[in-house]
Amino acid sequence: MNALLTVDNLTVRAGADPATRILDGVSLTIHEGEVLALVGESGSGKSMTALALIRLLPAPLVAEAGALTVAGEDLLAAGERRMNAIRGGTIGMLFQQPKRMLDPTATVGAHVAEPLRRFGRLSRAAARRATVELLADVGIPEPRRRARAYAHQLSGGIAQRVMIATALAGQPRLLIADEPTTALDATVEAQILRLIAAKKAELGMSVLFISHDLRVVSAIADRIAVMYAGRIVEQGPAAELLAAPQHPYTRALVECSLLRPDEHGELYAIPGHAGPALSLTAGCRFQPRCAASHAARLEHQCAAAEPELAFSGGGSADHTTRCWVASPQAAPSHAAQPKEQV
Ligand SMILES: Nc1ncnc2c1ncn2[C@@H]1O[C@H](COP(=O)(O)OP(=O)(O)OP(=O)(O)O)[C@@H](O)[C@H]1O
Repeated sequence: MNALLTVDNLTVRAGADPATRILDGVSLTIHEGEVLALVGESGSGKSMTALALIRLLPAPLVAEAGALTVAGEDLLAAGERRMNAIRGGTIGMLFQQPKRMLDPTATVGAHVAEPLRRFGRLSRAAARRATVELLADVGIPEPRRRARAYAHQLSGGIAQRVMIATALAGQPRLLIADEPTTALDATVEAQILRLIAAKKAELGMSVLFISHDLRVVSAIADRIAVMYAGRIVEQGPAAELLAAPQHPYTRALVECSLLRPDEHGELYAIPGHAGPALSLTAGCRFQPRCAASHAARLEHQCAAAEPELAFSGGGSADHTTRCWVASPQAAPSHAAQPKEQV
């Protein structure tokens, strides 16, 4: 499979201070026709990863990367005019709270027709016909009537279908979906997930699917990358990573999300807080919350330095983990030395 998206060593800082890293050395690949889910707790840096890809980080955040390519195009070299064409064209975008993303003064039809005319170079009449077809295609009943509606007249589920139609109108090679079902109830969530999966299969596009919820992710992802405090700590094939999580953080996430409540009916929560991504140590950011590090008596090593992502016995060769406890064989003799002072 060919890589559709390549992100190499993406770092995001808040201003010029090198210590203020919100993302630190994030590398991701999404192959053609693949859904990669980026998961992690709130504040771990998932949305900032997406915004860095489309070069829409809010000030004062600045990004640096070794490489950032989509469909063979170098986004680091693209000017602002070209990025404007890529956003909504090569890269389609879905966000949570779709009703807020729609312009309250424009009809549904105007939203969908705009990329059809811009990217498909359709006439006004042809765009109108194609809009109704697209609205029907994403499962919107009475598409001709809905095309004349405004955002406040739509349910959350219909609004997200409109956003999907708008994204598909630009014929994207990559769809970035940032928590697209978080604001929806469970039945509508399942419908929207099925729609995204069906469109991915039909059009062969790739998807970066961002979520904090492993149950949602397990329904749609081919591969999963787990993010903790601005770092990817584990990635691999979805079914394998969920069945045999290697990093203690991923194991805790799986227990929280996928396992049943305990005998008291309480949902398990990971003890402690992630803490701000800005206060970085040279060691593993999860170490202060990590019972496995404590049990293995590796606290000093884990606090002093962090290993590279490496195979840790999870099965496939592309299932990798950044953890001394999960991959003790990866620990070099100088592991107790900080690799970097920040
Ligand atoms: N303008 C900013 N200046 C400094 N830090 C920021 C700024 N915007 C966001 N951050 C920090 O960046 C980190 C990553 O935020 P991000 O929104 O990417 O997290 P997330 O994983 O998407 O969480 P959520 O699921 O809640 O959206 C957070 O710790 C946040 O506080």
